[in-house]
Amino acid sequence: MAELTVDVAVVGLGPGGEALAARLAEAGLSVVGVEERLVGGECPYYACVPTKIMIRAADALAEARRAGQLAGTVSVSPDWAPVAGRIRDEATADWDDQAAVDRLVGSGARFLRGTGKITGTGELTVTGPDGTTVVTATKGIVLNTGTAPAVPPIPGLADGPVWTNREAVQALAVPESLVVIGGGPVGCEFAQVFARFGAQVTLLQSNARLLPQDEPEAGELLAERLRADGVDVRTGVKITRATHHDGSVTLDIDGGEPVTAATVLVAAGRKTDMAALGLGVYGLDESAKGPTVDDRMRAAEGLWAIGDIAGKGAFTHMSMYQAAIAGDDILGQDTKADYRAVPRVTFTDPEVGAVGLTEAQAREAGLTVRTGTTQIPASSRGFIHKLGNEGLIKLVEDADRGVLVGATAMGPGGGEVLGALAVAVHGEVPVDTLRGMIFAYPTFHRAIESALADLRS
Ligand SMILES: Cc1cc2nc3c(=O)[nH]c(=O)nc-3n(C[C@H](O)[C@H](O)[C@H](O)COP(=O)(O)OP(=O)(O)OC[C@H]3O[C@@H](n4cnc5c(N)ncnc54)[C@H](O)[C@@H]3O)c2cc1C
Ligand SMILES: NC(=O)c1ccc[n+]([C@@H]2O[C@H](COP(=O)([O-])OP(=O)(O)OC[C@H]3O[C@@H](n4cnc5c(N)ncnc54)[C@H](O)[C@@H]3O)[C@@H](O)[C@H]2O)c1
Repeated sequence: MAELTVDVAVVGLGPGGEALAARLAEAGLSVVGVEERLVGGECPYYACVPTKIMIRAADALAEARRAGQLAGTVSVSPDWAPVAGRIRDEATADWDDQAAVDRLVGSGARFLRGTGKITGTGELTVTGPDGTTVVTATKGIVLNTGTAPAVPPIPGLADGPVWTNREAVQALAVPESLVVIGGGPVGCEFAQVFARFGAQVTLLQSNARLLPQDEPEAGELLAERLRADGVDVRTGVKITRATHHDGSVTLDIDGGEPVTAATVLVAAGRKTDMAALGLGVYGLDESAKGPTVDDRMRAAEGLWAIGDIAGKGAFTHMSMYQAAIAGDDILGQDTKADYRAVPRVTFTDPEVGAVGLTEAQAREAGLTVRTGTTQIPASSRGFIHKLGNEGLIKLVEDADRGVLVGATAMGPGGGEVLGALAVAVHGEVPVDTLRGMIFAYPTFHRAIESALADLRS
């Protein structure tokens, strides 16, 4: 059994952990980064990057089909090979992280491949292919262990092959038919991609609507758009049983028609295992989804947690933001996290961009709420764009302060339009100042002006 003493151990090298380990090493601390799978985490290998490559291709197909009505005759024959090739060759190097390991070691950090478990205060035991190493971290330990796909306890589901996001991004061919369990961002993005590539897709969502974390108007419009892509969207469903046959699966639905498909893709949320991480050593609740952190990402004295397990939003930009906060704290700088203007984008077509509070969250917080909404097809740019112009802008104002506390930008480039609204919420720009702006004509973001004019109680 080897022993190693460092200033800081970073356990789990998701996007934030990788950046933080390198930053601390470059600042002169002795650092070890510990990773049991791939350095960089879920985002580059199984999540954001490969899925957005799939979406780029699926959107190209949709635009080509629209060209038939807007610009002449186009013949579209979907081919998955370029997508699978890009993911394998350009994005993931066939799921090999050597370049990331080299980058980390090049920053001056040490790297240990293996599973880390806290075995004492400031002590981590790492078990990996090269044996066991006990690491003593004199300044402390940073956790960035992320989440894994959760397979819901539907009787029979686990008795046969099931895709999660990790299998879906490695697909070498499009299944003839696909049933997606879950209508959050993951389920909606995958359902649209595979439908546009020709799969017969059914999307089963237990909640009454898609994207329940977002404004109801966005979830309802997205269901409409997915149906237009040929997806059989069913909301408010309860799946009672799964039966795997040879080469297909049937899902029984309480009070509804059963669904049979060649492949089932589970996108029903994520899970963590705090007991496996040994959080009890610090007196923390091992049955929780993650440790409770303060505004410097401290979970306990000498223990920081960043990324998905910190529970402030499961996004790569959140992981990176929190890595910067924890890094400042470790390096003695006084920076506090501020979650008033957290942006998020679901990269369906139309994109659903949102920042800050939804109307319901603002009302729950006791604010005096005014909202303003406008439909993108009613704007000049929406009219010009025509096919694929569906979307909306919704603003949520704290009327007492006269500032926006939340906004949704759904539509073509909705995630980009969101940028202006994120500045408004983050900077607490007075609504009167926003109204006095000049919005370029004819842009999609000019619709913000109409939504501002619509603000009312
Ligand atoms: C399909 C999909 C699409 C997504 N798309 C987007 C998107 O477009 N934009 C966006 O912002 N976010 C997106 N996300 C979310 C994003 O992937 C995560 O928020 C992001 O990866 C940050 O996670 P993290 O920092 O918590 O760590 P993760 O990326 O989850 O990495 C954690 C790492 O810790 C390692 N680990 C775990 N336990 C141990 C241990 N005990 N010892 C050693 N190593 C350990 C794991 O192997 C893993 O590599 C998507 C997620 C999914 C599933
Ligand atoms: N573009 C992005 O930023 C992006 C993209 C994808 C994922 N993510 C993040 O990754 C995380 C995971 O996303 P997700 O979509 O897997 O999870 P999620 O928790 O957001 O959504 C899962 C959905 O599955 C449904 N569900 C749960 N059990 C079910 C069952 N038995 N039958 C039918 N439906 C069921 C729930 O109603 C829920 O709406 C999210 O926090 C998200 O923020 C971000």
